[in-house]
Amino acid sequence: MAGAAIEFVGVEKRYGGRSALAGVSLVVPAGQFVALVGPSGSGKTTLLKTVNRLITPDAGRVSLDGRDVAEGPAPALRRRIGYVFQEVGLFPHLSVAENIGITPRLLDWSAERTSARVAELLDLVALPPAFASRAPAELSGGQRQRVGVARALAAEPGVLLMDEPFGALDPITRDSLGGDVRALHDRLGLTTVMVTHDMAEAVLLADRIVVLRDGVVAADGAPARLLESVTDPEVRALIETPRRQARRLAERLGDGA
Ligand SMILES: Nc1ncnc2c1ncn2[C@@H]1O[C@H](COP(=O)(O)OP(=O)(O)OP(=O)(O)O)[C@@H](O)[C@H]1O
Repeated sequence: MAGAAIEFVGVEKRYGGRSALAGVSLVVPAGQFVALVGPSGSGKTTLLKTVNRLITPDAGRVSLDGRDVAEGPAPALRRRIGYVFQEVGLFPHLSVAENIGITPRLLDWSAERTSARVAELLDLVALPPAFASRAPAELSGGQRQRVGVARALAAEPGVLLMDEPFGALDPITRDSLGGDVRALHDRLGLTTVMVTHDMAEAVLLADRIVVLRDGVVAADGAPARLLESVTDPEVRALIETPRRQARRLAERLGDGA
């Protein structure tokens, strides 16, 4: 399935007296890879979870391909949306193949179709076929995260939501998995929204970066043009982090190193 457009219109969410989202409006065209960045507590996870209805806004609307996500049963909506988060959440007592096959089984796919899909997905996330029978505890963190991505894509969703998917991984695994996920996004024509703390990761992977701060959009644009409309010094400092790091690295490593 091709990606689906996501639209947020005036989305608000309050917890007690505190506003987690204070009126977010964004249109994510089908096929775009968006990174959602911002300080801790700025509302990134809350916004992401309004798409698959894990959180219901107090005001405003979220729609997928023009249809309000509040319409119809939540399980049907969630089958159209892959969801990957930092802790992966694999079932420890199920094998890798059974974990990946959870949604196909819920959809009553035949055993043959499910096992063919599992094999295809293992290949897609670059895990050897023999991993199918392993338990999650027998995998590294990066391998478990690959299984998490395979599981999220099992029912061919058009949308992939990722919440700090690489946060717990070492830098080399993080880099290679990030590149692989971006390649999958392109190959499958997905619409992807990824929450990350890492501005450099956002610059490297995303078509567009949206910066949230105190529950509102503080900056929004292609990585190279993100600074253009931003005057707030703290938001500018956040956006400039990768440039500062690159300059410091170049200084410490010496030119041409
Ligand atoms: N279930 C909840 N009950 C009360 N407050 C909540 C709840 N979930 C989130 N919040 C608050 O809402 C605000 C936004 O939280 P959210 O998790 O969306 O931020 P975030 O940008 O994803 O943060 P982080 O980068 O630390 O994960 C925070 O102030 C948080 O404390």
